[in-house]
Amino acid sequence: MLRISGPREEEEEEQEEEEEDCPELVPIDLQQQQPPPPQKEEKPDPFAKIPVTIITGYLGAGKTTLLNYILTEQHNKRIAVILNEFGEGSALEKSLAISQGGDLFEEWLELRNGCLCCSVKDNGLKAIENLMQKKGKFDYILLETTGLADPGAVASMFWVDAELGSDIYLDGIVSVVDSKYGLRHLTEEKPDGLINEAVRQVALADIIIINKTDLVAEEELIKIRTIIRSINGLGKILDTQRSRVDLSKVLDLHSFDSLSGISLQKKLQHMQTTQPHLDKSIVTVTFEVLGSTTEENLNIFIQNLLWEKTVKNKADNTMEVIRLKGLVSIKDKPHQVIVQAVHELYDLEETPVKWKEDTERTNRLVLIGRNLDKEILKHLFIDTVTEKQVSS
Ligand SMILES: Nc1nc2c(ncn2[C@@H]2O[C@H](COP(=O)(O)OP(=O)(O)OP(=O)(O)O)[C@@H](O)[C@H]2O)c(=O)[nH]1
Ligand SMILES: [Zn+2]
Repeated sequence: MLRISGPREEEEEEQEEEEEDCPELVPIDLQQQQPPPPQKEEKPDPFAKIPVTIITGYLGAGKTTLLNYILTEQHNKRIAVILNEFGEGSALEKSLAISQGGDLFEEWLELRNGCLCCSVKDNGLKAIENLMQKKGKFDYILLETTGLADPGAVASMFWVDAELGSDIYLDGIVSVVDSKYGLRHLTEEKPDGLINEAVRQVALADIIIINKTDLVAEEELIKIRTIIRSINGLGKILDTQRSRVDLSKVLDLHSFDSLSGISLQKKLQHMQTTQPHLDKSIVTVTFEVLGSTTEENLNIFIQNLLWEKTVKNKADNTMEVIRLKGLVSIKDKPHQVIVQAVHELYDLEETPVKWKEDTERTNRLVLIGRNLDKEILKHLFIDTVTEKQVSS
């Protein structure tokens, strides 16, 4: 998904001849979008190269929170944001992101081929360049990778592209780490000698943000800092809450400038970048159930899953949820509610978006984890909804 914030260019025709094998960026249908705040018009320098910052980090670490923070703080740059989500979850991702920061954006576009690091490497950039030709230049591009991505695969396409004389260059790689669960992610052993993706994300970073410091004591912070340092001896380490970071420390870093891509090449040589999604045991499940649930039933559904761990798949293995996102309808609440979980921590948040009187209410959930069975989860959710109508 690509979203662009900033002053609107004049309307341009939707259609343009497609290049073969090149993913196209297409607008997303926006139902809930608010009109954007007025912003001051600034003409970008047509010859300046456009910096790209890759934002990486494990599932639920705070990448989207960082994006939204940057977009809220930055008012003079025209920033394009690419959300490199993959799989079935993207429909919900859109509506969640819209609810969170919809009024900040002018335009939303989707990368049709889905995951950037899975699509042909340099064509991912071609899509951005094509878009810039259509819509005019941006001042900055932020690219959020999925929580399970190997950022090396995404970064390497910039190195390839640097040789091709692109308009875009990689400015830096920012990795967000969860204070509470980061240690677990970084020390987790993978079967068959697979490399832990959380470690790769930290290893490649120029800046490492230790986020959610409100959730841990100082001793735990020291532990996580030590392990991060042992993985990456050079990157700058920052502590944050809600990913609130001094923007001058994450943007315009020029991490790879002086050697025009060579240091990036060196960095990438240490990593094999062949497997974008390393852990095949982690799956994404998405479903939708019409109707409304009571808050109590919703809590029971979530707590059985995350706390009691009583929910099993057909092979009698406990379902392990690493990340949960949902847009749900709670009885007697006129507004849509977002549910977010990272491992066993979860919260419900009422959005400013009201359910429409004349349309049926619905619940959309995305779960990422191990041993997840869609049918079982969906049926459990149907049980929590008072009106038991189902849609697929
Ligand atoms: N307590 C606490 N929660 C936070 C903090 N930062 C973010 N969160 C919460 O953590 C959850 C995940 O945040 P996101 O920004 O969506 O994480 P993400 O890395 O984009 O997640 P994925 O894209 O699913 O991998 C949300 O519920 C946030 O509200 C923080 O500093 N403290
Ligand atoms: Zn995210």
